[in-house]
Amino acid sequence: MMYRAIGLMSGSSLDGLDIVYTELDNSAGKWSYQIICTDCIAYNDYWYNNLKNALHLSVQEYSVLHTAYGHWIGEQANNFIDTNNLHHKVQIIASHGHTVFHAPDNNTTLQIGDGAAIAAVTGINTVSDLRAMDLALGGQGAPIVPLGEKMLFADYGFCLNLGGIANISCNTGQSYIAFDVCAANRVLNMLAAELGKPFDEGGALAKSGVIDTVLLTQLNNLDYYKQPFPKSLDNSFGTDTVFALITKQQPETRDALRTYTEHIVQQLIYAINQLLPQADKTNNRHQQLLVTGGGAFNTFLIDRLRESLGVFGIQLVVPETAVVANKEALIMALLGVMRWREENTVLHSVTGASRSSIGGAVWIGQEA
Ligand SMILES: Nc1ncnc2c1ncn2[C@@H]1O[C@H](COP(=O)(O)OP(=O)(O)OP(=O)(O)O)[C@@H](O)[C@H]1O
Ligand SMILES: CC(=O)N[C@H]1[C@@H]2OC[C@@H](O2)[C@@H](O)[C@@H]1O[C@H](C)C(=O)O
Repeated sequence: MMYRAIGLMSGSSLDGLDIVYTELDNSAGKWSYQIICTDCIAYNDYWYNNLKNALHLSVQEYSVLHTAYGHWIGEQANNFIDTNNLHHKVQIIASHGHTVFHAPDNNTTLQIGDGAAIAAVTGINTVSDLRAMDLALGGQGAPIVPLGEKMLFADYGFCLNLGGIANISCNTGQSYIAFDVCAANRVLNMLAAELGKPFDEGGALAKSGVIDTVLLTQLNNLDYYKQPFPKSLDNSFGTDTVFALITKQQPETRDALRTYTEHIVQQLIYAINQLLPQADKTNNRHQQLLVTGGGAFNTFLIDRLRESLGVFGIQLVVPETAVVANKEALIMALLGVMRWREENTVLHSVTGASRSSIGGAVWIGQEA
């Protein structure tokens, strides 16, 4: 059976809304995908500031923004459908929304962007709130992408996404284990902003700095890294805890970028060390690590990571750009399809929930 789906993802870097139209096929007994077209709608100042500050709104203001942002997402989906001639093709939309608050210790998470509004604006059945059921079952509600990695990227022993937050998954053969490793691009971007840049192109600024060993040790000593997985991060870890620590030390910005890049690499190696004993060693897939997310374009970070992975005999694979930039949105589309089929969307082996679950609210877009 072939499913034609749109996946919509607003990641923690707040760079924009990623849109993917994909054709997902399970007729050969396993899932395969084709990415037909993609877009990233960059946030203007209005959406950037509103989404960034949404946590501090009153309940009334939040509710208005939730609806308005849902309508805006629906309009972006309609424009995308127009531009790419997808009329009467798209069967389902899955929208992650934008994470405003994530507190798994209190069994709660909050993604803004009303799924009902998206269904109303597009007239297409829409799945939203993909994390809620897992949290209700005592899980972290994140990462949820590993189910898609199991369906679409099982040839890789490890999948790493270098987004605003870096997260890694490991194929154990039977199932998946995964967790958020550390804040990544969001912190690098905050540092690059000190030099008037949206991000550190290719990691060139970081490359020109020197490592501040005192700061590096302080970063590596943060409590989160000592916690066992399952575990996941709220954005505030990067913006408040990590950034506050860096600011206190007052390094020169290039040195801070260099130090933080090294910190990301060291935490990724530490994470791989933790996961490796459970990795599936058949077919040598534990020696293949797929890297996606905007950080895969940071050549300095990738070079440092590749060097460090050499010790483990692990090969770092950067796939085609469409996958690097859109894997999360692609997998949201798949999760929407799985929800529609009433099949699991979240793996409890990853999140620690009492069971795997069929997550997501379904909003019927068509008239009865
Ligand atoms: N050429 C480049 N050089 C360096 N960094 C880059 C480059 N291109 C993109 N990036 C980084 O990638 C970021 C975007 O990454 P991405 O879209 O994967 O994050 P996200 O999806 O918002 O995050 P998350 O996966 O945590 O939700 C940019 O903000 C920038 O920091
Ligand atoms: C709560 C939340 O939105 N978490 C995001 C965030 O961004 C990256 C990382 O932290 C990951 O755990 C998750 O997103 C991806 C899509 C996931 O759930 O797999």
